[in-house]
Amino acid sequence: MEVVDEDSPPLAVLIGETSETRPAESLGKPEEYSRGTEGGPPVGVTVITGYLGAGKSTLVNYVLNGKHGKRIAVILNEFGEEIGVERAMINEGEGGAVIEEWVELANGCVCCTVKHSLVQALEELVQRKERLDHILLETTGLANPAPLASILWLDDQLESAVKLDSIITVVDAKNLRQQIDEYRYSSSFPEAYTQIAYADIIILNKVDLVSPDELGLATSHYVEDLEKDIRNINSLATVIRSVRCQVDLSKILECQAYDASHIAHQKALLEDSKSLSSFIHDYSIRTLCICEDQQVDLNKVYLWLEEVLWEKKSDVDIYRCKGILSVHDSDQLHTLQAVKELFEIIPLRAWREGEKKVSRIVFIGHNLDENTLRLSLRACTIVD
Ligand SMILES: Nc1nc2c(ncn2[C@@H]2O[C@H](COP(=O)(O)OP(=O)(O)OP(=O)(O)O)[C@@H](O)[C@H]2O)c(=O)[nH]1
Repeated sequence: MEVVDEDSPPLAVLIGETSETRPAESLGKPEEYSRGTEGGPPVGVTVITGYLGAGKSTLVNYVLNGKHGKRIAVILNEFGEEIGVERAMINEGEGGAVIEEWVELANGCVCCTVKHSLVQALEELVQRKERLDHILLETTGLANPAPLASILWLDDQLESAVKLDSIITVVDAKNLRQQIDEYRYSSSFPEAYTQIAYADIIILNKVDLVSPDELGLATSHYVEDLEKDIRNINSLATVIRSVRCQVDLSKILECQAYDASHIAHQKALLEDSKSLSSFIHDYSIRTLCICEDQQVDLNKVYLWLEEVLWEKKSDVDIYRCKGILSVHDSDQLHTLQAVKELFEIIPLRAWREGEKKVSRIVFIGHNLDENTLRLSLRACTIVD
């Protein structure tokens, strides 16, 4: 691995191949980042993912040219031959964002071969400058965001220089229907599904290109139907429609989607009436929600999560999980979240007066079986 010298901006970081994979572990033991010499709060990293041509670079351009006054660094991950092309296509902002550094990661997909260089590039970015407000990481169109989230999602208590702010997936409204229809009843699925499943924010882009389909649906209905399809895969993400990724920047930067307090505010976890699992289930990747009125034993929950997240029995693969827990012998509302094998449970705050003490967990994953998950959560409850 070679890294640029100290005095010049790291225009390129060349990466050697590594087959190393991160072992399954709880969030208590992530790779540590050292805090920059200037200290200060960690710099938020927004991962931008999306299928080929969906509009990722358009979004980066839009953010860089926005009037938010933030100093933004961009990390591009493209395969070798595209390097330089991507850079040329991105139009650095005028009077809006200040691009502090530009790092391109070559020779591999960021999700599998370059993660150690990514960590190093991030550390350098944060340490080299006094003030950097945000980092955008644009991934190659084929990237699966899961390993990235594992690298970037860090425990609040650690002295971290960077922090995953959110995963944004840009979706092409013109082509998504075809992808969904093609894979609806199939056991396989494209990267586009995985990217939707991991997203905290989904930008449904290119709505200007959507025309009424052969069935005569009005365009607005067509887009509504697309949104429903997206929500069937991932009911927790915020979906924003756009043309050329022109979105309200306050909705996509500084989201803190991985903070425990954010989870506790998610409507889906607090609403009693609506069950996410009432959606039509014709997808291999979907969202479901399970609830339990009895208090749970925290130790049992840890063991249970290790089993379901790490062992992947019966081809069940949980990508993302968020929940609130009512824990035995505690007056605290606990939040739970997981990204692939990593998970954390945090006591967030005291239960409020009149608040219904329940445990409610939303899973996004592949081959999820509601009954099995519900029964296994029930097995974590305290039996009198
Ligand atoms: N009509 C229309 N075109 C768009 C919109 N958003 C992006 N485009 C165009 O779509 C093409 C692809 O956009 P990019 O931003 O390069 O997409 P990308 O996801 O970065 O593409 P890759 O890096 O190749 O995966 C460009 O020609 C954009 O100008 C939109 O909302 N409407």
